[in-house]
Amino acid sequence: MQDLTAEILTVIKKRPTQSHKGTYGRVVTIGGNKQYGGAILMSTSAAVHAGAGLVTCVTAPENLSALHTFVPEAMFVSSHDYSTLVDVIQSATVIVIGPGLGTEDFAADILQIVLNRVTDDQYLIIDGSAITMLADVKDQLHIMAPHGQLIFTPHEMEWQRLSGIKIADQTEENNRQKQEEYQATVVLKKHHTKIYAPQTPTMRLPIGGPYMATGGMGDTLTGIIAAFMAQFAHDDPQSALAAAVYTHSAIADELSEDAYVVLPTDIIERLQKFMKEHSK
Ligand SMILES: NC(=O)C1=CN([C@@H]2O[C@H](COP(=O)(O)OP(=O)(O)OC[C@H]3O[C@@H](n4cnc5c(N)ncnc54)[C@H](O)[C@@H]3O)[C@@H](O)[C@H]2O)[C@@H](O)CC1
Ligand SMILES: Nc1ncnc2c1ncn2[C@@H]1O[C@H](COP(=O)(O)OP(=O)(O)O)[C@@H](O)[C@H]1O
Ligand SMILES: [Mg+2]
Repeated sequence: MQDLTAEILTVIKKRPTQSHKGTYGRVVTIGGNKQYGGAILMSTSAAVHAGAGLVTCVTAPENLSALHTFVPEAMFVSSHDYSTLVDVIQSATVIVIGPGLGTEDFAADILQIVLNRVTDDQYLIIDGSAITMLADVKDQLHIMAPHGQLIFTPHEMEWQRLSGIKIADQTEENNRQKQEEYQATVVLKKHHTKIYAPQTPTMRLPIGGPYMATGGMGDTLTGIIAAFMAQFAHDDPQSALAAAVYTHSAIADELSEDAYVVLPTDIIERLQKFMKEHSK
């Protein structure tokens, strides 16, 4: 087991002058039913603020006005418009699916469309409701794994649902066994989050704290991971992922110096400054 340190932030690179939005990746965020619109708005906004070149949000039409108000940089596709969904998936560098998606029938359809279309050169970040839905079909996960590079971001309860390992039994050895079975990367979120990536020693996040325990905090992390994978994954995807996870909690730690709780939207607001300070 390896503890992550601030050294990982060297992943964040100064931008070359000769570049444009296409250079920094296309992120597609999929989620947000009528009940959980905020989740996908935070994911989308985090991806924009962490530097993804182009971000498209696939969400319930009820969330359109809020999306354009909260993050006008993002484009919108209705979660009922399967034909446009297929188009945006095809051109994506990174896809996030799950924040606030819910588990209704239409959500399961969308998840199936994405799993069928994702390709080996794309990263697919699977979070929240998408993990909960996959728990019902976990026996098929090894079939899905070759398509796209899967990054699961469960909290302990979601990991229990998906892996079948009870929270009390979520030891490094048990978790590693399941991660290998899924041929995916697993970011197991909790106090001292752990990252289980293929052919890499387990990484442990030694920072972050209870001031982060607010709904939307994990939704925000998905957007940061997406933007980091879109921009920095070329040479070393594991380090890009670890840097995203580290950045999320490092900003929370800084803000907690004079705040009782740190809100997901506070972290989003701070991303640009933090990344500028740490860019090499
Ligand atoms: N503003 C919004 O729209 C929000 C939407 N959300 C969405 O709501 C859906 C359901 O997700 P939830 O996570 O709320 O519900 P879940 O039912 O999946 O998990 C929550 C339960 O897990 C337990 N738990 C045990 N260990 C935990 C750990 N280490 N971290 C977090 N919880 C732990 C909690 O106490 C709670 O009872 C997801 O799609 C999610 O993205 C949530 O993110 C909350 C905010
Ligand atoms: N006590 C804590 N210490 C460190 N990190 C925490 C703590 N509580 C929550 N977090 C972090 O907040 C995030 C919560 O994710 P998640 O439960 O998926 O939130 P949501 O689904 O509401 O967005 C994770 O990154 C987790 O590691
Ligand atoms: Mg979550």
